[in-house]
Amino acid sequence: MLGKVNHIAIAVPDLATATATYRDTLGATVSAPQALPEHGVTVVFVELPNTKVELLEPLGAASPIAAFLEKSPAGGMHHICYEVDDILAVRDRLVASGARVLGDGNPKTGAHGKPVLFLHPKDFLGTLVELEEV
Ligand SMILES: CC[C@@H](C(=O)O)C(=O)SCCNC(=O)CCNC(=O)[C@H](O)C(C)(C)COP(=O)(O)OP(=O)(O)OC[C@H]1O[C@@H](n2cnc3c(N)ncnc32)[C@H](O)[C@@H]1OP(=O)(O)O
Ligand SMILES: [Co+2]
Repeated sequence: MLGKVNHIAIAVPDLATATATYRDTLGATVSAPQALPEHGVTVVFVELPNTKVELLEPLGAASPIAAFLEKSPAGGMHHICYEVDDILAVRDRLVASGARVLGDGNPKTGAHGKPVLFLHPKDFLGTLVELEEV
């Protein structure tokens, strides 16, 4: 069902500081910030040879990462994103197995302009899972 790891996401309290850490301290290539109000986050992507790291900063009062950062104010690993071929087929199979799809259950357009869905961390070993159709 799962394809490649598309990205690993880290929630951060300050995107400029996090970008400087990856760009200046670790020498990585980091994309320009992208505000995504429909997701309640601003993101940058760290480009790596085999995958990407997504750095997430809260955007707006109802950001889904606000509670996470209250518990971990310095930031922390937030989710892992797997690529899938057919997101609706995967969703239906997971729901039939008892997994909880977050939100209204319908894919949203993610940071790469592709359909994405999130799965409840309590159903996947304490890890929030994002699926992205590629
Ligand atoms: C940029 C767009 C897109 C992309 O294309 O890449 C993105 O990545 S957007 C990223 C941000 N969006 C989301 O995270 C959407 C999905 N998230 C949610 O719906 C919610 O955040 C949540 C996962 C359902 C949690 O919300 P909520 O229930 O309101 O928070 P609680 O704090 O009450 O958490 C309940 C429970 O779950 C644990 N938890 C919460 N977040 C995580 C996490 N990221 N990883 C692991 N566990 C998590 C939390 O600790 C609570 O546990 P208990 O304390 O044991 O009850
Ligand atoms: Co993501």
